[in-house]
Amino acid sequence: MQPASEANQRIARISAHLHPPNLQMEESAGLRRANCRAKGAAPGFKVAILGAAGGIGQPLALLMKINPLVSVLHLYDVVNTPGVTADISHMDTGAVVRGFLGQPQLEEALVGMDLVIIPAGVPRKPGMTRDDLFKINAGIVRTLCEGIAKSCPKAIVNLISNPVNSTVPIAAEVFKKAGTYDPKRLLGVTTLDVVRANTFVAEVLGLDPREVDVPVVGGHAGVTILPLLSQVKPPCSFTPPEIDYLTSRIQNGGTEVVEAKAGAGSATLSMVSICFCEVC
Ligand SMILES: NC(=O)C1=CN([C@@H]2O[C@H](COP(=O)(O)OP(=O)(O)OC[C@H]3O[C@@H](n4cnc5c(N)ncnc54)[C@H](O)[C@@H]3O)[C@@H](O)[C@H]2O)C=CC1
Ligand SMILES: O=C([O-])CC(=O)C(=O)O
Repeated sequence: MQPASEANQRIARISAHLHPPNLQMEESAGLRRANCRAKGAAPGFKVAILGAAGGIGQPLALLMKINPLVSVLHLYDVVNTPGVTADISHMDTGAVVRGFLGQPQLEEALVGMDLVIIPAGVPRKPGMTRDDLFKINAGIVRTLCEGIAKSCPKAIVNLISNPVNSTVPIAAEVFKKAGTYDPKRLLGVTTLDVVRANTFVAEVLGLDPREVDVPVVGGHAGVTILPLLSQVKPPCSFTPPEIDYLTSRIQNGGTEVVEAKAGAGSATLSMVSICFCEVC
């Protein structure tokens, strides 16, 4: 039998390990992490993900941690960043990972960032349109963008939160008010429409999707998603029924996933797959 004091000490050690007092570099038994030599000062981009604990945020964090261009990765959310940060930070790739939890840590999460990716907010459930998310997500995006204007006004901002057709103009207004607006640095992420268009057109043509390039213009909701089927590479033609099928499937790709997930959220993995492209 162990003496009670020894058992209590072990429990305290395990508990401290599971619930570190601070998410960032903190002390362990003999060596303070702050004294470790790795400071994340290697050359590379400093990237923050806001909404990092969510369905999109987590696999996105994984891909950013793998990306050799990223030297520092800040993970911010209002819940669960301790666990996600601990998990991702154990990957043996170059980027130094730090976690930030809740509004009081937003500023610290953003200072010095080159790129801020925002998948924060609620996703759709079956029967909802992206516009139904406006009330909640507009406020979230506004607050986060106010933080960006203050702490990293030169950062490139990738907005994923829906409705993208509305959250991008909201971000633009916040930045205009703060005097930091640069249209070249504010991007709504709609590449998933291109990814879907390439996949569905390749299916119809019997080609490898990697060989197909479908330009998609417009916005990121229903009829505002405009696949340019006359401009597909390699050059090809479609019958009227194929055009109707492809246009409808591309425009409703998000709804297809929302309905298939049956209340468990919207596209996450196909969404994050765009980080294999040049967007993030
Ligand atoms: N642009 C696009 O192509 C796509 C956009 N989306 C949109 O992305 C958003 C996120 O989707 P999921 O990751 O699946 O949702 P999710 O619910 O799994 O994750 C959202 C995360 O945001 C966090 N969050 C909520 N309020 C926050 C705040 N004030 N500050 C920071 N974080 C906050 C939540 O705690 C959660 O961890 C949704 O609005 C969804 O509609 C989804 C798929 C594709
Ligand atoms: O449809 C949704 O709600 C999520 C989204 O934007 C997409 O999958 O394209």
